[in-house]
Amino acid sequence: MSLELRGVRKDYGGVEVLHGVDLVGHPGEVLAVVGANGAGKSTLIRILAGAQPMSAGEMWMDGERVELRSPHDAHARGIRTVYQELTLVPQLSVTENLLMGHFPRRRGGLIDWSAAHARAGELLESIGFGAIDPCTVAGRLTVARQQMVEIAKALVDEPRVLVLDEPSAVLAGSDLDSLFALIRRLQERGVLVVYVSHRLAEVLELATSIVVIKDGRIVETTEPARTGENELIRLMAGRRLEQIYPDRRAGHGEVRLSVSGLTRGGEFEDVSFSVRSGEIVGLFGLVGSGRSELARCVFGAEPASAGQVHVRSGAEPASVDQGRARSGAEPASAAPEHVRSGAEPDRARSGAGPAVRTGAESPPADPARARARSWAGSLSPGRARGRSGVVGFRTPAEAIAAGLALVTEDRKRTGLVLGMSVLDNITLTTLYSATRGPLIDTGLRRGNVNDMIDRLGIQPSGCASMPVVNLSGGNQQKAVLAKWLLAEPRVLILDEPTRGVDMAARVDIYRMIDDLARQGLAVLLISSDLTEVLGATDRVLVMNQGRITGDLRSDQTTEDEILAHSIGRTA
Ligand SMILES: Nc1ncnc2c1ncn2[C@@H]1O[C@H](COP(=O)(O)OP(=O)(O)OP(=O)(O)O)[C@@H](O)[C@H]1O
Repeated sequence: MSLELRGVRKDYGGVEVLHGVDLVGHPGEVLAVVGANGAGKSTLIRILAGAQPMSAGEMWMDGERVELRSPHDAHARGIRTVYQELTLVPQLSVTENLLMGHFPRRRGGLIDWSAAHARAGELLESIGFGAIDPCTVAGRLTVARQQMVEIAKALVDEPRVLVLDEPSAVLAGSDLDSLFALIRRLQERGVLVVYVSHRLAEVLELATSIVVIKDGRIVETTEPARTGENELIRLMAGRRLEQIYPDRRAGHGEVRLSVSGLTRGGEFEDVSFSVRSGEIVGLFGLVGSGRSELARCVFGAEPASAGQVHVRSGAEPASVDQGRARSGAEPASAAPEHVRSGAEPDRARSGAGPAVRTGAESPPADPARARARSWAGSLSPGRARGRSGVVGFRTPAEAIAAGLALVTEDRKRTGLVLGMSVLDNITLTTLYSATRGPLIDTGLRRGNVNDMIDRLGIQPSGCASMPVVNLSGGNQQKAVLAKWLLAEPRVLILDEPTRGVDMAARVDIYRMIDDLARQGLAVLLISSDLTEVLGATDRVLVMNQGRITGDLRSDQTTEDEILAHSIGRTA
């Protein structure tokens, strides 16, 4: 199926975001669309999917002019779209999600469940996703597996055009290989694949042609043989990126986060590790390794069945202990004598770098930080509650009060309240800290948010009052980060923080994480991007089947070694 867009324009409430886009794709082609956050890729996808009308322009398929008035129209023409956001019904099984509306029936109209599961199983098998059990409830699958089911759903009846929006963002290892193999098979069958991704290495590997979109305009049409990653970044960002990952330093402070023997039946077992002040520790694991579940448990969002989580209040600057090697192999038993499990009053948080303090300190030079500090001073303390054999946080509120922050991987479901403004979202965890007497200080609140918008380069720049749902995906991700940075944590857990974020913005995020660590924050960076997990950290923990199987210094290991630990294939 050949597909052509001619002069496509789109405006939202009078603001034009696509300014006359021309695009041509042919059967069997993998047409990659790359661009910075907010460039207009998703808008283009929504137009192709019939989810939004173009304001002007034309669409042609196989030489015929078509008008898509709804997703149903696009579907009828053989166009299937898999969005970044998951659309599965979490309470239903994989089979139900896949075959909704197409269930095989017995005589009398009853659904033939065994035939349905068999058909779903065959479909998954035929596209190389046979590792997914069709009977599983979709909500129990990891985000990666759910993403794979989303893709399978688009293939239930033969598509002619398959639009994939960041399909690999949550996939790694063999799942990623399965996706690539699937795309090649679809190509052979003459399907036109439109592939939107920020992962440029992938784009260069898969694409037959690449279009670069910048500020709503196509600025280049090229192919992998004629370009490279640096050139694409330059075209997308309008600047060269000298260095992607900041240089990390050797010394770190005292242990800030200490996890010991943490167990949650069926998900992870006997997990022990620690993160020091000033240290960035990566956590890498493939689908099903238990890394995100572990993060949620450390954060009090899921109960543990055994083990301990301690967040140390910390009173020394991050620069102490500079001489100590960052071996990271420190056992959790090295946890400090003085541990915090959410019981201490907030004043115990003073002196731990930028992220933790009360008004007792001398004011910081940066007025933005000064404002933020005064917020943190009135956070209510958490309460310590022990269960038999378990010490940790029972709720995220306790964890937050103790100085923990978790940027979750699924921003739409657990990171943002989509119906609320950017301002309300960013101040969700700190709302009652920005007070003057009994009243919320709206000026202080807005000032803090605008500072964060500037600091993280959230686009468009005056977006505080916009519904967060109207931000582009990458900018939504930055809004989640902003929310947690305002909470001034002493331990920051980031689960896939650069998912959906363009390369230039990633570099800004790496730099920001590095700055925070240098100021004393302890950072746990969960990522399925091997290059990132190696480049942006001091040490990498590897998880396999719910256990930590590797603890490696980032400057002394390789992607292959990490991968080997993640599949249990070490010598
Ligand atoms: N519903 C909407 N109302 C107003 N503006 C919108 C809406 N949806 C998108 N925009 C704006 O349109 C522009 C393009 O957004 P789009 O989501 O298409 O970018 P993108 O290239 O997909 O970015 P990302 O890589 O971050 O997903 C952005 O400035 C965004 O804020």
